[in-house]
Amino acid sequence: MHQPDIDPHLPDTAPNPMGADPYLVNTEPRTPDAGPYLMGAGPHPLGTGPYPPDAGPRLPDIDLAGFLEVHAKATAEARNNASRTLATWRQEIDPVDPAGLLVPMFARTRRAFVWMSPESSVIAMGSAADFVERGAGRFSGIRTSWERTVQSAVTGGPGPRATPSLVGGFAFAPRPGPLPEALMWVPRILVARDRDGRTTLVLSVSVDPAHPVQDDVARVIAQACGLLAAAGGHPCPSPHLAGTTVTEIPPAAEWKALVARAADQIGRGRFDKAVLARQLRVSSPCPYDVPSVLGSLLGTRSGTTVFAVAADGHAFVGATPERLVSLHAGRARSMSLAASMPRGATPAEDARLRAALLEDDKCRREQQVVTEMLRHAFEQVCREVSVPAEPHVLDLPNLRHLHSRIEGEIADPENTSVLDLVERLHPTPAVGGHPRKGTLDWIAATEPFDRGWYAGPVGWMNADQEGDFAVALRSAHLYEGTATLYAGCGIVAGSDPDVELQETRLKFRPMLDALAVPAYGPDGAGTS
Ligand SMILES: C=C(O[C@@H]1C=C(C(=O)O)C=C[C@H]1O)C(=O)O
Repeated sequence: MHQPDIDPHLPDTAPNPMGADPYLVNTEPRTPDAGPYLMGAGPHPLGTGPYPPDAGPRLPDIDLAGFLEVHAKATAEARNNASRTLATWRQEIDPVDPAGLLVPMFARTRRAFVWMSPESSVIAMGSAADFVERGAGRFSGIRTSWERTVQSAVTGGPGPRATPSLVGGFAFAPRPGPLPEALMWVPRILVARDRDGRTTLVLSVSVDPAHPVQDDVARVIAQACGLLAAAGGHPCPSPHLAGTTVTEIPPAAEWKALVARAADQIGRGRFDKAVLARQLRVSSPCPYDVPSVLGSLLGTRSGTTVFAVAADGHAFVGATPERLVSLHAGRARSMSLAASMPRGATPAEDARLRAALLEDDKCRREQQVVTEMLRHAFEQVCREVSVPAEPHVLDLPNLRHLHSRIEGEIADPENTSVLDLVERLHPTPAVGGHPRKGTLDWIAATEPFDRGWYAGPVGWMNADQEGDFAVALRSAHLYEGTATLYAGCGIVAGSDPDVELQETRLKFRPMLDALAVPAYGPDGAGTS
């Protein structure tokens, strides 16, 4: 197990006289009405439950003696193995609105993970153990480290074992960037909420065999209670700031020339499909506030998974419609998502565009390439694979895609980790190309930037190696006052550069709205 290498101070080897986790800049509970971000509390479309923001939270009663016993066993285990060992406590708690945890969490920590999908939410703060890997073996490297960690970990408490306990993600390609190429970690405090509102708190501390710090148990409980006590309203949207600038990388005309080049290569039979992306670099006079950006996405992007991976001042955030893969109870699910069409301004126009998407031969080919790749990959590891005969339409607020659900029963569930599936599937031709090898090299040589974590896998997993990973689309990397946004389009034979450029503008718009960036460019290019 690696220690968090983002911050050189270890949470439990260098006890702080103030009793504060080095990731936690402020452990004072905040009252729900104290924050500058808070606007009226109220239900948000994703994952809101019966938690009454005005009534004050009922804090969980955590069995300190039980957790201390877990810590003592983990200390013995750590000494036996002469290596760091996790002590983890899980218990169900009263439902809490996950969106209400965003402001207090980001006020307290530089390390955070957010996952809010229509099925589940995970809000996680601080790190008890980091797994950082590089290169082509990054998926299997994290899988091996996590397995080893789970084997020696000592766990207690009445909560379910299948609760998420490892969070993070991967860059699109194994190349160095501002965030590590692969970063997953065991949060100190994790609040997971399932579709039925069942909420579980998971607390983890890492025990150093040379310096076990028993007090860390009471400290992490106090920090968790502080976070839950401060749960409040939703974050305010980002304000629009004069002086904000938008730069297109590459400029629109150059990007269209690249699309034409891709279409030309496809015409010559070099490959069938390649996804070309472009960047917008938005510079604001003030640093971006991550909860504000997430709050806007939550309020407007129904049907998507809103996510954030924040480490060391960097945050990678987005609202993606695309699931890479989930594995639960031995069943794997993925989705073939490709081809785009705008929503109509009137119901009649909307219905016409929907029918046009389903009937368009180019769109069908574009999605079929993804479906066939996923079917083939599932057949390698599943006993039976189900793929619908016809694609469906996935409607998002400002655009829509073709999609098909792919499902299968894993043939060897005992020995299959969700990370094995991530490694097999990433990148699908929805974000890479077909055939994979040739197109990835061509994309890397053609796009004038590195993709970073855009279109990479982001998600969580549990101690049974099951979990859920999304494809990090409709996303941005935030660092201080700079936001780097990404959007791409699948290019096939017959793709029109003007139409593709327009499509990227639609894909950028939700994030631009979340950053309060109105129309930009000489032709008002950013307008929805
Ligand atoms: C590449 C992106 O989206 C992917 C590409 C699509 C397309 O080519 O039409 C549609 C959905 C996604 O699979 C993106 O949003 O950046």
